[in-house]
Amino acid sequence: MLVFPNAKLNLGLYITQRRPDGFHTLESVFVPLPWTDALEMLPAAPGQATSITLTGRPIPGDPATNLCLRAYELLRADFPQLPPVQLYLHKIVPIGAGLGGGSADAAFALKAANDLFGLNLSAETLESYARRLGSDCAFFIRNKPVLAAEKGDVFEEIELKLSGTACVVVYPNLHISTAEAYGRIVPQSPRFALREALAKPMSTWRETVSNDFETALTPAHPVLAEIKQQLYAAGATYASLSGSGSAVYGLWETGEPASVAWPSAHTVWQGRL
Ligand SMILES: C[C@](O)(CO)[C@H](O)COP(=O)(O)OP(=O)(O)OC[C@H]1O[C@@H](n2ccc(N)nc2=O)[C@H](O)[C@@H]1O
Ligand SMILES: Nc1ncnc2c1ncn2[C@@H]1O[C@H](COP(=O)(O)OP(=O)(O)OP(=O)(O)O)[C@@H](O)[C@H]1O
Repeated sequence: MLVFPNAKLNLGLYITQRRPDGFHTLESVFVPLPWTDALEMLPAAPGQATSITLTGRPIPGDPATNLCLRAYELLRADFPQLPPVQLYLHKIVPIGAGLGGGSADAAFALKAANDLFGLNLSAETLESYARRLGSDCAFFIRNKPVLAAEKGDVFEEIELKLSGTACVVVYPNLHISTAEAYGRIVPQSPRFALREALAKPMSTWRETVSNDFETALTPAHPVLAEIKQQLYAAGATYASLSGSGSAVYGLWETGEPASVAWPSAHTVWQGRL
């Protein structure tokens, strides 16, 4: 079975509290971004154990700890009938980018196992497995725009008219660890109610929709502000850091992005939501 785990963007991100478990309570809107990895899951050859083959963008760390393997083993602990599998992950989405790429791989591994081996688990059950793998993972089970609360894993539906919106995402080849980014945050109440702010025209978002990580990370990483400024210069209606960075995106309510000569070290994705 071949699946294409996609990235996500955060529209607004407010970190509102530090929790007793060390995690943070947040408020953010997550939207799927059609920038994808490719993940194949096949039953392993007879006598072979579960394994993963990695190609594409290098993933830091031991392949044995890859989130796809961890997702499969988590299910297998509860469903011993699941056979060993061979996984192939071709990594394209940048890592440490705030795009949720690793979380998407894990969620899509859960969905692939469910479909390939006919487990018939509901989206709700798959979400509860996903939550155990990472805060961002649960979003990728249903993979639709949501208003996220708590650790970023409890959702309310939200209507957004973003389909077809032109989008540019720029990753400045800077790995920002999620844990380190949270370490720089002083939680505070949202300045604007996100649902209401996003219901207004995109041209107003620049004044009302912000990401707390952007303020916290920009002093140490001025490149983030430079990219945002270049996206606005290229005509973006709205631009922001995604998640805990370092990817910065621009959205065009109408028209097309003007071309920008980005440094060759940057990875740039351009398409439509
Ligand atoms: C920044 C976001 O991408 C916004 O969508 C997410 O909150 C990050 O979620 P994630 O990458 O799935 O993060 P996890 O793998 O669950 O946690 C990594 C680390 O980030 C911090 N963390 C994460 C989520 C959260 N709500 N509060 C936190 O403080 C914790 O230090 C945790 O050890
Ligand atoms: N399939 C995977 N893809 C990416 N990273 C993975 C994967 N499996 C395990 N990891 C580990 O997760 C770390 C990346 O986590 P990190 O939270 O920084 O970035 P991310 O998953 O790209 O998403 P985000 O930046 O949105 O949090 C990598 O350094 C790597 O060690």
